[in-house]
Amino acid sequence: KKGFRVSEDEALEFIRTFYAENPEAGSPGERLREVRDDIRRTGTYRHTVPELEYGARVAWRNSSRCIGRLYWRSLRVRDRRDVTTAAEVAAESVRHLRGATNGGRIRPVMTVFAPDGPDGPGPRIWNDQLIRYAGYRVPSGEEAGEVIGDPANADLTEVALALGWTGGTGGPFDVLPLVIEAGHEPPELFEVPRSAIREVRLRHPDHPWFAELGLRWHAVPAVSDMTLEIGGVGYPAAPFNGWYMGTEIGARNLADSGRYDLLPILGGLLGLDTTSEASLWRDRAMVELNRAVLYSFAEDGVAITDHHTEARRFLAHMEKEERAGRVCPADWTWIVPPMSGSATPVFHRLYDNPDLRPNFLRRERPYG
Ligand code: HEM
Ligand SMILES: N/C(=N/c1cccc(CO[C@@H]2CCNC2)c1)c1cccs1
Repeated sequence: KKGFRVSEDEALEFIRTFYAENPEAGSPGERLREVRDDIRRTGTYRHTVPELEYGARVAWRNSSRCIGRLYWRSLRVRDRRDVTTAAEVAAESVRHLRGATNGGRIRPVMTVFAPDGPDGPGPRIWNDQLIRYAGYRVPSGEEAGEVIGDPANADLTEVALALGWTGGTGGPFDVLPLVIEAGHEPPELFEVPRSAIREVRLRHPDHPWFAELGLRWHAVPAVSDMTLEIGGVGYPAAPFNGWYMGTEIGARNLADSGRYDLLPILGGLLGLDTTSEASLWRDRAMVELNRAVLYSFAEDGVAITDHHTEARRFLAHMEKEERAGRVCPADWTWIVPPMSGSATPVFHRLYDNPDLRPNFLRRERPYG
């Protein structure tokens, strides 16, 4: 059995930091000895609830690619470390979505499932987000290579079909089942109930024809394929959600040529000159698509933020961190929004990007 041992140095460094930032917790001496003894005896140690909550919030605060960190203290942490079966992970992930959606007033939430340990790995969610649209590869023929739905999820869709998923409507916005691996069992499939999936139908403030396109997107982005690393302990299933920044949907998910590739269609419908790059038809189509996203979410009362507001908030966060005597790690290539970069204040400066812990770590895909 592949066991995971925890590094004593990383564990004790985390405990010292926890007590330094939380003076109300008292002096660290006894806890340091207890953690060191636990690791020497069992190969790991168990975080207290306050240590887990603090660790999760600081992991967010250390996420150098995240523009939305101003509210890092408000993260709600659901301690589900006693959950180890695939079915329970699925059920708690659905409850996470219901609680985070909150009727459109989205709340940042994280659910922490069992860690990797000396007895073996914790459970893993194979989906990169709890809500993902299927990408159906069209079988060979004249349409060969085409995908119906989200091409980014074509591999996961194939995995789900191979595991017995019968597919949804076969349309472009079918929500994939959760693919969850627990213990040494093969992954299992779990449908996400429609009642747990809030979606926004996209329409444009000035163009009535836009609604006819039948475009939509889900309200809650919930990343589920990153390992939460706290004091040497790895939590492979710790899904976390925030709300969307409009550009994620309008400048990437629906716009990228390798995703829903909508700019040429919109350029035509907007009557733009798509024969010349110099007409900047791509840029104008992207702006209108992003206006539709922000307008539709706001009209439906679903939380969303624009990239100008979010950029300003991020700089406020950096100032607060500097006043607190901390370095705020940032990765310029992710922090600067994918459209109108230089029209936002985060473009016009450089950043330090130390790799701090606690943090969220990307791991290689178990499929593909
Ligand atoms: C509350 C509203 C939030 C907003 C608007 C926001 C915004 C964003 C955006 C736009 C990205 C870049 C995504 C991309 O380009 O694909 C990002 C990355 C990231 N965010 Fe946030 N975020 C929020 C909350 C959170 C929370 C609650 C967490 C974790 C507790 C978090 C952790 C991260 C991480 C780890 C990344 C980098 C992911 C990677 O490396 O693949 N964010 N965020
Ligand atoms: N708004 C968000 N956006 C994202 C945050 C982190 C990751 C992602 C998805 O990243 C994929 C990998 C690179 N781009 C797409 C999206 C949030 C998700 C969870 C909390 S906030």
